[in-house]
Amino acid sequence: MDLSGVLFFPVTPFRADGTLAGDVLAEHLRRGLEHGPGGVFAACGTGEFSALSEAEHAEAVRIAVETVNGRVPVLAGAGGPIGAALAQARAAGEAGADGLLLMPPYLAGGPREGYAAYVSAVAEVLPTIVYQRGSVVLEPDQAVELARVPGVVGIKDGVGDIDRMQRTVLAVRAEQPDFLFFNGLPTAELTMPAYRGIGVELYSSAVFCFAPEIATAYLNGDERLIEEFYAPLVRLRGKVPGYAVSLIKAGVRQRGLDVGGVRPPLVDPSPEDEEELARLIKTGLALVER
Ligand SMILES: O=C([O-])C(=O)C[C@H](O)[C@@H](O)C(=O)[O-]
Repeated sequence: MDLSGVLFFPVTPFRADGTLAGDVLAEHLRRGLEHGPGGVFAACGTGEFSALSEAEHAEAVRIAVETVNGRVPVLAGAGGPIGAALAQARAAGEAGADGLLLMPPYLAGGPREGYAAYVSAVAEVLPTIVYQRGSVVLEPDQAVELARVPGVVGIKDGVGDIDRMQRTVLAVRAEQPDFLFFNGLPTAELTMPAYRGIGVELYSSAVFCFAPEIATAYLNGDERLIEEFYAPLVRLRGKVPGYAVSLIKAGVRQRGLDVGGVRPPLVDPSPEDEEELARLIKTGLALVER
């Protein structure tokens, strides 16, 4: 799969009555596409994957595929209970998506063989990137085994253990030099210097949702943004569980697109934290305009 540049993980807009706002999602995607992302990951973590019904998930992916219209790969979130993961994978395939980002199977733990069976069932449907986070933390030799599963094309790391990741990257790429690895930590830009050092060049950018100018300037080498924009943003996103998503939606609203608030159990940011976010966006934009 050909992925490069900034990877766009759109939010999923909701109307005031709580229903999915498909037209607003299409507009959010169109605005992002103007800034040339290398791929679109619809209905993933930032897109409130865990709050969508199967029908809403399918609708969000269908809108993403239609709006992107073949310009870059479109991947869809899948995961949770195996039945739901397979239904999401099939719906994404029918919509014309190019692949999946596979979230962990929630609640139920299982041995390594069980997780491998879970991954292979989904990867039979569409090319799959395994998301290492939460209950899924791979040992390097386990990653090698998963990388051999037909249809598994990449691993996205949301754990941030550089020692383990270095060993994982070395072990997998010894067999498969083109296997994809992604820095999938929240606000991945902050840790990209470390990930580049271990051979991981691809990353997800939540900031691209609300400030594509800033995300693109960072991609093009503006290191000033790390200290003055990304580090304070990481602090703010870490303040309340769920801010990783709700602050991103707030940022999109602040830039002029009414994508609504988040669904429970997430909460929208407090007015003070929204103000802090607005100040940060202003600082980041001023830096990239200089
Ligand atoms: O599933 C997701 O939305 C992600 O993993 C991508 C996010 O952009 C993540 O990197 C973040 O929250 O900064």
